[in-house]
Amino acid sequence: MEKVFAQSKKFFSLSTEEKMKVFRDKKNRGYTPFLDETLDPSQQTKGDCKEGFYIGPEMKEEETEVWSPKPFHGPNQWPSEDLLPGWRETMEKYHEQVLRAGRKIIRLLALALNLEMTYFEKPGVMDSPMAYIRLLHYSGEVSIPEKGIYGAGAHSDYGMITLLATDGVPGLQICRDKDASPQVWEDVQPVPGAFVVNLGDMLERWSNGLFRSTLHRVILTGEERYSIAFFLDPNFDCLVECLPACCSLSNPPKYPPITSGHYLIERYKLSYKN
Ligand SMILES: O=C(O)CCC(=O)C(=O)O
Ligand SMILES: [Fe+2]
Repeated sequence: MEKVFAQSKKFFSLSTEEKMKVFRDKKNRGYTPFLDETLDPSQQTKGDCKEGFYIGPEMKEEETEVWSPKPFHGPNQWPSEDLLPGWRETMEKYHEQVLRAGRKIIRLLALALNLEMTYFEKPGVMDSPMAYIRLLHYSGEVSIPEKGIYGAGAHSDYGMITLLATDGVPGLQICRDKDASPQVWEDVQPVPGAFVVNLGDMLERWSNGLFRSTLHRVILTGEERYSIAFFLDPNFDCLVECLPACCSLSNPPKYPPITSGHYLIERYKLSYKN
């Protein structure tokens, strides 16, 4: 984990010109500059005070034909090996390891929903997940919520689960009851060596609200901050619809079925300028 953070810092300390060479492409891989994303347009007066870098599953040669027309599926972008030796190798290794950890948590979620342990690993469900690392770097400015300035605006993650590693600098807050008014925000204390696991909106939809996605935001205190999110989401074509065990005549499905890919596209459209 230390190595991943060290490499992440090295990337973000490159010149803007270098970083823009790997600007986020149409498959959503690569660099996202400061203010590029606005996670809570209803409250924010400017974009999130963070820059980021997306890394997803690498497209294998033999899959090119099948995957390449699909949004989110494609090869990664990498900074040059001369500039950042070992960077790609570190990130690929981390992707493999964090995906393994994520799969274990998903098994536990299946058991908690009284499903067979491997329910979500079945073909067409999450056997070929959209699994993205996102390196993040927050600026050293101070967030002013009254003025709509946030490190990351309030949001819940879009997919199944997120495994979030932070560098120990505070800033992450959660709201336990997203329907409360006014909302109550609590600091999440960094725990060395541990991930914060956020439940996402697709899990909420699948479980008909039994599992609630976690509303969270980042409030900056003037100290630079680094974090690394890993978003683990169902296959692009997986239809996310209320699980039979989570609904009944008296508790009908609260959300219409939607494919994972289309849901993600809609959510990204709302938070990115292009
Ligand atoms: O940096 C953090 O602690 C939170 C990041 C986050 O919420 C996200 O990228 O979705
Ligand atoms: Fe998030």
